[in-house]
This record gives sequence, structure tokens and C-alpha cells, in this order.
Amino acid sequence: ETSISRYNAEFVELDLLGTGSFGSVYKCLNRLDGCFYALKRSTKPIAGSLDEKMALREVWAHAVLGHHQHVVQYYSAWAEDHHMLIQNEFCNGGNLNEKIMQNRLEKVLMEIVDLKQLILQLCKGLKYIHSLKLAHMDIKPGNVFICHVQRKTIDESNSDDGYYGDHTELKKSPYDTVYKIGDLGHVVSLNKNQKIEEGDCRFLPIEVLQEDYSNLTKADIFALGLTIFLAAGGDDLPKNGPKWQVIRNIGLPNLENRPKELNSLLQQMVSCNASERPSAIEILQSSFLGCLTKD
Ligand SMILES: Cn1cc(CCO)c2c3c(c(-c4ccccc4Cl)cc21)C(=O)NC3=O
Repeated sequence: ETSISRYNAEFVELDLLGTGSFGSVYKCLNRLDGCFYALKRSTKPIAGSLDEKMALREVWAHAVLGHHQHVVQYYSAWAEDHHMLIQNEFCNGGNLNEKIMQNRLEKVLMEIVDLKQLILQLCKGLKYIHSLKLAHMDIKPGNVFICHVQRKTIDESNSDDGYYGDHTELKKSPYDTVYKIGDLGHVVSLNKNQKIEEGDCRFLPIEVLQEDYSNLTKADIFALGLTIFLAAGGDDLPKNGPKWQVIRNIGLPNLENRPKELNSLLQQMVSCNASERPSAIEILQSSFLGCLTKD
């Protein structure tokens, strides 16, 4: 019998955004509020299975993380006809991996001012997650979602708005770019020593591979360093083998035509010794972002 599906009752399914081992993600329109949402629909995991633990961790993490500008917003989750659904904020700009691929195709490099924004915003998101005693454990370009939001333009028409500026500061783009950390499927709590589900091995620091979970926030910093490296124009990362070992033991190759401050920040973020990696808070305070954080 056709059981009443909340999914069909409350949403209009518009596009398939992606599929994977996790299930399928659709862009949906909520019939009531007229907003778009990203809905992940996956087969309901077997009770007591590892998949169920991970699925519950994802929902618990979203519930604990509440609202933050640089974490993808969670709205609801429910189960129906052998499926589990999670309703998240829809980010209309794709993900950072698609942007990196696009830049390579067009042979363009992210400008340093945009890289600084990327680092600033992701560090604010990580600072928030870490402040709640959680670690993301799967930071990578594919899990950084992009929102293009309408720029707050000063309305030129009513010149008596008390704004006597010259209005020439209009930026080239009609929108601001907001980066958000998403996919909380690997989130772990810092204190509880639980078996972690490793994230993408290209972004995994060696100590986590060796099951040293004493510094999980610094595992996120390591993965963030590699994520920024790729966004700044670095070559693809190895999944294993000697090149994988070199990054863990020696560090990253220098990015030419990038400021030495950026290269040294990246080197620190991927330090072999987790305690030498700067925390999200330290990066926000670092001189590299200095001129930026005073906005
Ligand atoms: C494949 N895919 C494409 C998109 C659109 C990006 O412009 C997307 C989103 C999400 C997710 C997602 C990831 C992990 C868990 C749950 C969701 Cl809804 C997946 C997404 C999500 O949470 N929000 C999204 O926009």
C-alpha cells in the first residue's frame, strides 16, 4: 500500500544533485515555505549496524551544531518506507572540489584575497565545531559547500541614505561567496574514545591511521591544510604510497607564485607532529590573515 510519504507530501523533487555509497541527494522545493533544500535519501541502515551508528552520529552532530554561518544548516531528519532522510540547507554554488576542477580546466588560479576568505571562513567553521568538543574527520574540498548570496548593495536611488561614500567600491561580482562545512557523517566527539570511521585517506594524517586519537582537532587542521593547498593550485594528492608518506613526513611542496606566508602556513598545518599544527583560533589570529580579520 502507498504509505503516506512525508518526502512527497512536503517536497517537490527537482534535481538529482549526487549519488554515492551514502545514497542520493536531491534538490527539493518545500511546498510550504517555498525554499530549496538538499535532501539526502539513503536506505535505512540495519538496526545496530555500524551504518546506523554513523547515520545517528550525523544527525546528532547536526542537532548539537545548531546554527553557524560556516556549517551547512540542518533542518530535519526522519525515516519512512525503509529509507532515512536528512533535510539540509541547499548551497547553490556547488562544492569546492568542483570549483578546483573548473579552475584547472580554465587554467585560472584562485586570487589570494579569495583564498584568505576561504581560510578565514573554514577556520571559523572549524573553530565552532571544535568549540563544541567535536571533530569533523572528513574535511576535504568535496565537503566544502558554496553559497552565493546577494550582495548588500547600497541603494543608489535614494541618495539621502546618509551614505556620502563615492559608491565606487562596487565589487566585480554581484554576490558574496560563503563557504560552509558539510557532510557530518564522520563527526566524532573529542573526549569519548570511540572507533572512528576514517574519512578520505588523501586527507588523513598519519597519527589517525595509527589510531592515535589524542589530537582529533589537529586532524581537521591537517585535512584543511591539504584542502587549501588544492584550492591554491596544488597538484592532486596521493591516496597512498611513497608520495603519501613524503607529505606526512616531509610536508607539502611549495606553491610557486604564492606568498611565502601562505606556503609556511600550509607547511605548519600539515606538520608531522600534530601539536605543532596551529589551531583554528591561532590561524584566525595569525598575521597571514591579519589584514582580513579586521573587517
Ligand atoms: C551532492 N551534493 C550536492 C549539493 C549541492 C551543492 O551545491 C549538496 C548539498 C548537501 C549534500 C549532503 C552531503 C552529506 C549529507 C547530506 C547532504 Cl544533503 C550533498 C550535496 C548539503 O547538505 N547541502 C547541499 O547543498
